[in-house]
Amino acid sequence: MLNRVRKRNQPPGPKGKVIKGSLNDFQAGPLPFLFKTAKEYGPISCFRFGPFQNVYLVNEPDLIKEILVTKQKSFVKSRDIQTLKAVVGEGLLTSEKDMHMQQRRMIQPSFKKSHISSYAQDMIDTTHSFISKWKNEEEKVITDDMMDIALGIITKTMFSMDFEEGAKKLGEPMDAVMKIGVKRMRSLIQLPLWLPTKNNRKLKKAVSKLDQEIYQIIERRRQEPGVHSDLLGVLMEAKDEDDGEGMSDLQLRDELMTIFLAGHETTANLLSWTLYLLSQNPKAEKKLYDEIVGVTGDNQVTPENFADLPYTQFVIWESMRLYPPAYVIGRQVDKKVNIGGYHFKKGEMVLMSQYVMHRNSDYFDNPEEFIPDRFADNFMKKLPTYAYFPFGGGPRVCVGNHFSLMEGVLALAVMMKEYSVKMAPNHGEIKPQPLVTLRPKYGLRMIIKRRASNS
Ligand code: HEM
Repeated sequence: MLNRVRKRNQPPGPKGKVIKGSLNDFQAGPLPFLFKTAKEYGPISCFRFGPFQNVYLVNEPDLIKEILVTKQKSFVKSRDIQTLKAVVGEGLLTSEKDMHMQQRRMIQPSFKKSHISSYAQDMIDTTHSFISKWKNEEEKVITDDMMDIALGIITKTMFSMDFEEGAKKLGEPMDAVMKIGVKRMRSLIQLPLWLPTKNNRKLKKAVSKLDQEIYQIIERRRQEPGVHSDLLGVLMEAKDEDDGEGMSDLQLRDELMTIFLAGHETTANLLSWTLYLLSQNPKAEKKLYDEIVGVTGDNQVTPENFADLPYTQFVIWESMRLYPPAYVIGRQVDKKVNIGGYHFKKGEMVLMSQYVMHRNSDYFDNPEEFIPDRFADNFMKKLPTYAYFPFGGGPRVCVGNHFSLMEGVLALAVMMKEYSVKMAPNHGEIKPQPLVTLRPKYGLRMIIKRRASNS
């Protein structure tokens, strides 16, 4: 059977073990495995997870474009993402086909550049209120602080809730859900959710806690008259273009949970990696600081400053190149399709890794180095489109891309205007840990130092 699967004209790739294929190698270190496979076998390779699951690793911009854009109808989201349905139901991240398109039409307007600029002041204020608690020369687990800032921003912009309330009510159960979710995604056999295993019970408890909170928020809002400009307000007003229907409570719950889940850990990791990279690159850090001070002078950062901070944007882009919070995108073949001269069959899996592609020296000079200025002079326009794709692409491109870019730039500007950062002494090796998103393993301990002009 295994031989028959392999004899079809298939791309080259690691053979792995008889039963498990390459699953153990992947689980032992997804990033080195993907990196090595792409390097050894080129733009398209194939391996197995378990005895029957064929997986293709696609590592060529034009082929990625075919999968995400031109031939996207032949694919659905991967099994990993489908696991998330237990938490986020049929939200934007997990729904498929017509349902996805209908939801996307309703939600997209809330994330247009023109609309999200109304959240900019909340992003700035939330970051300020966090760093106002920082003390000069203090050692901080900066990854925790960035998670708190991102959580604070999402709860404020979504529900107009302040951080203490949001973190307690939503942050804790969401954290539990993420941890159990990753365990499920990584196991070869996923026991059905109705089985009363320890993890299933924990997952159910956390999801029902989240449900309770989110339904309460929706219910409270339905009783409050007036217009609300937060995301919940916008989603409650959204109407489908075709039938004029608004969202049911269940749809609202699924979308709020989705945006909450997709929108805080990604940006928190982006900010953490950026501070780490700046701590290692003093020249870039100085250039960033000079730009921020040049633009804001003695004043606080304002929403209008966003457009005047190009270098700060390059820093964010470069950080997402080296440490893309979404480090791999998965798809499952839904209808047989030809990609790069190979026939992909229904049920087979496809992986496209931003982490691997963004470090490809065909597209990026000195790919391991942090060089924000590489993004100057419209560098991105000169790249093949899918050589750099931190937010994915096609109809499923990240709906929060402008939101998180604005959040990243403004939060970074607020922090770096007042503080510089360096790694704490005796900090161990910094390693990326690929869970649902790419985070620094063991967190980051940093010393924050108040800038002389602010002391
Ligand atoms: C640095 C921050 C972020 C990164 C790197 C990121 C990355 C991504 C990527 C790669 C996808 C596509 C996944 C796929 O095609 O399978 C995606 C989808 C999505 N993201 Fe983000 N994201 C970020 C921030 C956000 C934020 C702040 C929000 C919401 C406030 C958000 C909401 C979503 C949603 C709802 C989807 C599903 C879109 C759809 O399928 O139509 N993301 N994100």
